[in-house]
Amino acid sequence: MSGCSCDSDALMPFAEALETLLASAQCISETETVLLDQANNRVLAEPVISKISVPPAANSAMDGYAVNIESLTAGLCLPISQRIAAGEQGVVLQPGTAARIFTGSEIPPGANAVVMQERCIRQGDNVTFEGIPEAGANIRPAGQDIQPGRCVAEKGARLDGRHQGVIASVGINRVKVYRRLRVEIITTGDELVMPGEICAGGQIYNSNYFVLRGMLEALGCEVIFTGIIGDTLTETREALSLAAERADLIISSGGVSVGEEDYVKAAVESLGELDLWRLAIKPGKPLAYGRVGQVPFLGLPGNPGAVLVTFLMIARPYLLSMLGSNSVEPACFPVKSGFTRDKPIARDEFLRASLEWSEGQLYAAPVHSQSSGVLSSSVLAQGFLRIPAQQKVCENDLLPFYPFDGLLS
Ligand SMILES: Nc1nc2c(c(=O)[nH]1)N[C@H]1C(S)=C(S)[C@@H](COP(=O)(O)OP(=O)(O)OC[C@H]3O[C@@H](n4cnc5c(N)ncnc54)[C@H](O)[C@@H]3O)O[C@H]1N2
Ligand code: MOO
Repeated sequence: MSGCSCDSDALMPFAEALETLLASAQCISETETVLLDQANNRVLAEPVISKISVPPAANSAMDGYAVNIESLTAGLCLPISQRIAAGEQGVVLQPGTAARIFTGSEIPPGANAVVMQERCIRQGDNVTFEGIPEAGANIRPAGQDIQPGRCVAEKGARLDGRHQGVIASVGINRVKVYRRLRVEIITTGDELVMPGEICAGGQIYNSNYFVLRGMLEALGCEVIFTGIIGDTLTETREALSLAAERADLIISSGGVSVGEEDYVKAAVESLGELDLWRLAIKPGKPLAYGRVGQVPFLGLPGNPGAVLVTFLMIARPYLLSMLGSNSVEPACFPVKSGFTRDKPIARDEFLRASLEWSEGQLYAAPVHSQSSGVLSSSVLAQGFLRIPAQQKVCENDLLPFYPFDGLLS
């Protein structure tokens, strides 16, 4: 394998590995047109451009009275010449009169301000104004939100309710999106059984499948899973070959380390190529990346804590890239450390951490148990706190915090 770090003892730094993977990720080319209300979580394959103004006409921001300030003096009483409910269009405002108007009603031609009803005294068909408003008061002009020609959603936007609402506001009900990705999950290990079955001596429940399935579905992927794969080269090769016939990406867990029961690397090498193995991250060191035939493959380590980190920090950006998203890298913000760490390590470490306010400052601290075999502590954490390789940590040091809120959707 040319250029593969697989045979050297050196661990590839996290940033370099992510860059390498993203550079080789190929966006799917097939697109489809879907109804806007079915487009949540889909990635736009072309920009959405508005043909109209939003709002289409000037309208009132208040319930009150539309006037022309030229015909108004303080304390003046004007007759009410028309009533314009939302959905109706008024007529030209006669000089020296006021129009009864409601929030969202179109401003009648000739009016140039709206006075909210709390600032007026209504007597029968007349209304008295306490003061004179400024020109334009309480009027939302046509095109205040969107003007014709404006791009309201970029190519590559992963749509959520905000985008769907904005696209709806310009009258569009169908969008062109990239097709969904089919991802096959392969969980390897003779010790694994599915929940609901009896866990005999030497066995454990398969939790990685559920971690991966939940996270893939949150990204809008179609998931394929055919069951647990035993620790043999033959079984692993068969599972990978089948996956390569029907999936856009294969993600496995377990069997990528150095033990003689770890067959995933060898199976991938026999069916394709391994481009990368072993990263300078903790947990998740033995991550493998390559291809089975032409289908990209990501081999995550078996430890559930390592699955969490490698999926969210590496597989997720890779998938977003394949999905055509224009925002792939995990978002983070700096947070003060609420702890010390005297001994630096040679790998970027991703701690499952919780946030706490103290004396007006936001601090992050590791939740109890950072063992990569422990999964339950992850639900007590609010995100990953990253300690860069070779770095000691002092209290109040600023460190990047990756909130789960942003990573799990
Ligand atoms: N001699 C060495 N041993 C190990 C090294 C090393 O460098 N030298 N690396 C360690 C690290 S770090 C990790 S991470 C693990 C990864 O090993 P594998 O990817 O081969 O994973 P397995 O051995 O198959 O499993 C590890 C662990 O995780 C449990 N597991 C596996 N699959 C699941 C699942 N679907 N659901 C729940 N739990 C699962 C498995 O039972 C093991 O306990 O290797 C270290 N060893
Ligand atoms: O890289 Mo491993 O996940 O630390 O146990």
